Amino acid sequence: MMEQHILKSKLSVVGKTTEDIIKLEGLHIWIKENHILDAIDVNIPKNKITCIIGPSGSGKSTLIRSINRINDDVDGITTQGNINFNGSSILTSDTDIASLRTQIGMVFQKPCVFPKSIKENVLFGIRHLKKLSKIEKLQIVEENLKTVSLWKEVSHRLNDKAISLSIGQQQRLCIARTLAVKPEVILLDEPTSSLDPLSTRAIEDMMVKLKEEYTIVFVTHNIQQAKRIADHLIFICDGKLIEQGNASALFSCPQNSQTKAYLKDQYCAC
Ligand SMILES: Nc1ncnc2c1ncn2[C@@H]1O[C@H](COP(=O)(O)OP(=O)(O)OP(=O)(O)O)[C@@H](O)[C@H]1O
Repeated sequence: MMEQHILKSKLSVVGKTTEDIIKLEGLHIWIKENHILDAIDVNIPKNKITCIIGPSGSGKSTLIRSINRINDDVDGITTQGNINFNGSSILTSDTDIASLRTQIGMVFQKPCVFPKSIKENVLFGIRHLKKLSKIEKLQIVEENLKTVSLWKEVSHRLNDKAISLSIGQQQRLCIARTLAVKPEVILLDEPTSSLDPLSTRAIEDMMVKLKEEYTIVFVTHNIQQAKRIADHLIFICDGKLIEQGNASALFSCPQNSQTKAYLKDQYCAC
């Protein structure tokens, strides 16, 4: 079977053997007649932060959104190739999309809180998955708000509307809501682009802690941010993979001239 020949490959990251939890193989995406991703082969190491960088319009969001099949909803999309998660293809017609999205959660560029209370926002995903007692609900709310360092700020106002929080707090709430479902992988598409530097650093620090338990895939425009947090780096340009590898090695010694130019000028000459 297709998925069985894709074995969990190993790659060496900073002297440690690391398992790839996700592999994209020859992934092509067209939206109507536009070829958006062209034969992308990348690996996502488990319990690491993978940053996807590249110029505007290069296909970063399309790539990250293919990993939990949110792209399926795009009008006129055609996908070819393979995406393996824990050794199984997720692009088959019998893939359980709801289950896939509980295992691979997503946080978007703009915080997307629901018009509900702070508490209900944390519980939004998990309450559809299992029946919870009142005590369990409170435990889940507290645990996940503590993980995103929001508990102290909101513990006295859990029934307030989530929209009353600052934008940075709302983004941390969205991350808490994603974590409450206990995914294995968290996809973040420019999660700090609308945040101030302090909130941005809070989220970066949180990601570095969270990678002990989760695999993190993070799209960013900000090269300095990728330098601060990435273990693994993927550089794409014009829908093509230009270079990927260990982040510190790639930052200090990029092999490809386009990567060198982009890292130097944040400008892609392709
Ligand atoms: N729903 C859509 N319909 C048509 N074209 C789309 C759609 N979504 C993305 N595209 C096109 O696909 C290409 C890649 O877009 P994508 O958003 O993946 O790039 P990106 O690297 O994330 O860009 P940015 O950094 O500006 O967010 C762009 O040319 C974009 O216009």
